[in-house]
Amino acid sequence: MSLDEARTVWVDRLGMRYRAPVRPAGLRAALRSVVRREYREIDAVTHLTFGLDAGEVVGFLGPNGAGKTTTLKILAGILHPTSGDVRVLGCVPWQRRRSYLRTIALIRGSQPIGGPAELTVMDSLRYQQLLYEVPRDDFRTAVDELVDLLDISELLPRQVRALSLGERMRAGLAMAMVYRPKVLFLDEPTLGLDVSAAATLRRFVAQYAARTGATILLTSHYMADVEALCRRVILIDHGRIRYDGDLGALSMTLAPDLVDPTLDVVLDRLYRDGAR
Ligand SMILES: Nc1ncnc2c1ncn2[C@@H]1O[C@H](COP(=O)(O)OP(=O)(O)OP(=O)(O)O)[C@@H](O)[C@H]1O
Repeated sequence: MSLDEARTVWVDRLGMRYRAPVRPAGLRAALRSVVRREYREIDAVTHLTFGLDAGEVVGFLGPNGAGKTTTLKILAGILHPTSGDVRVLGCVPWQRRRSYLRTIALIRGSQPIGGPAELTVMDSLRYQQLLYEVPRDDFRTAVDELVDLLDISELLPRQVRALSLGERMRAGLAMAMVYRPKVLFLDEPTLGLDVSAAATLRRFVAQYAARTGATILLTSHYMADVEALCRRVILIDHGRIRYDGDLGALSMTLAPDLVDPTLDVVLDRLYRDGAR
């Protein structure tokens, strides 16, 4: 396959090799490594090729260390890959053009909110308005809508530092959505949320996708997220694609011998097989 710029997201033979310093055990070896540092190379992503069309909500699955976060960071322009090519909305993400960064958002469940923790949620939203140059009327409309959908009116006057994890996630979503990104990269968005907060978040993402026609790539280890939001899934392991297709056909394709298995059971088996 070659680069298809007509697609909203296009990833072509993407590769990412990290170079990590080796820290030897023992004092003598540690001192020696100060003078002569050794590195080990880690192929986090190898030859990854896939595309997303406008309005698709796709699950990006794989065991721990499969390369999901690395891929999302590359798509969001945070990391520069070591090989391959990517276009998102026709842009090369790691060029980090303002026009590009204004149309996408990366939301990580492990770090739901960036920016100064001393600000209140409302001030953080205004900060986003300035940063992303959101016109005043659009900002008001977006805030009204987000307050309603995410039930955050009580959070607006509170400092970010004093929010619980679930509250941070809702406020973080509002901050990311206030400029109406067209492409969302959601990395474990329900990580650590209770059952009801996770359900609120799923409802919100589904509504946002339906209202705006946004394209969404979502990683999650919670199958409820994937089953509620995604018709298509891309499964990767050791940085390579193992499956790309309909969620409903995944178990038939990858575990045809299991009778009516849940997605958890299929993935558990695949991940364990992959580890062997
Ligand atoms: N900054 C880094 N330096 C060196 N190696 C890294 C770095 N970041 C990630 N890795 C390695 O790259 C591989 C892929 O990591 P990545 O975080 O992309 O996986 P993941 O699929 O998101 O995993 P998880 O489900 O655990 O979040 C792993 O082996 C990881 O240890």
